[in-house]
Amino acid sequence: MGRFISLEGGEGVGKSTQIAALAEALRARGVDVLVTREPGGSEGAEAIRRLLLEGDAGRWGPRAEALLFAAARSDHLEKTILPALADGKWVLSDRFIDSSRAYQAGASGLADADILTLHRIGSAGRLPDRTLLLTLPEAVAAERAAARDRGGADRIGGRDAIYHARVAQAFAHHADEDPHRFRVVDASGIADHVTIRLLDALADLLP
Ligand SMILES: Nc1ncnc2c1ncn2[C@@H]1O[C@H](COP(=O)(O)OP(=O)(O)OP(=O)(O)O)[C@@H](O)[C@H]1O
Ligand SMILES: Cc1cn([C@H]2C[C@H](O)[C@@H](COP(=O)(O)O)O2)c(=O)[nH]c1=O
Repeated sequence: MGRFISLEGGEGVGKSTQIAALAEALRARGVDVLVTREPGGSEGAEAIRRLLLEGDAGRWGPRAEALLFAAARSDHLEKTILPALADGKWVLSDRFIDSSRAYQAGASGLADADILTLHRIGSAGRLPDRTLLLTLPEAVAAERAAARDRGGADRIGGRDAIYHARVAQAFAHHADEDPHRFRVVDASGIADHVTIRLLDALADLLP
C-alpha cells in the first residue's frame, strides 16, 4: 500500500540530506519510493518555485505568497503525489502543508485557518500519513544553512533569525497538537544516526 510521508523543519535541519538516505533505506527493505519536494515536484509547481524563491525580498506579500504555495501544492498533489500513491509507491516529500502553516501563518502572520482553507480548496485538505519534523537548536541549523548557502540564501531562507524562530515555534506547536500524524525527530549528530531515528518513527507503517 502506498504511504505519503512528509519531512518538515526549518532551514538547514537536514531534510534534503535525510530524505535521500531514508529513501535508500526504504528501498533496501523492498519499498517502492518516490522522492519529491515543495515548492515543486511537478512541472508547473517547479515554475512557481522559481517565482517564489527568486527575486527581491518584497516581490510578493504574505497573501500572494500563500496563494502561490497553495497553487504549487495543488499541481504537485494532482500530477505527482496522487498518481504515485495510486501505483502503490511510498511518496517522501521534502515539505508539504505544514511548511505553509509554519512560514506563511506562524511566521508571516496569516491565520492558520486561512492556510487550511486554501489547502482545502487547492488540495482537498489532503494530509500526509506521517509527518517527520526534524528539529535542531536554532544556532546549529543556522550554521549548517550558512555553511551550505555561503550568503546565497533564497528569498525566504534569507529572512532574519526572529522569522525563523517563529517558524520553529509554529512547527513545534502543530506537532504538539497532532501527535498521531507527527513524529518529532532529533536531527543532531551523525547523519546515519538521524536516518535510524527516522526509520524508527516509521516502524509502525513499514510492511
Ligand atoms: N547530520 C548532519 N551533520 C552535519 N551536517 C549535516 C548533517 N545533515 C546535513 N548536514 C549538512 O547541513 C546542510 C543543510 O542540510 P540540508 O540541505 O539537508 O538541510 P535542509 O533541511 O534540506 O535545508 P533547507 O530547508 O534550508 O533546504 C548541508 O550542507 C548538509 O550537508
Ligand atoms: C513548501 C513551503 C516552503 N516554504 C519555504 C521554506 C524554504 O525557505 C523554501 C524552500 O526551500 P528548500 O530549500 O527547498 O527547503 O520555501 C514556505 O515558506 N512555505 C511552504 O509552504
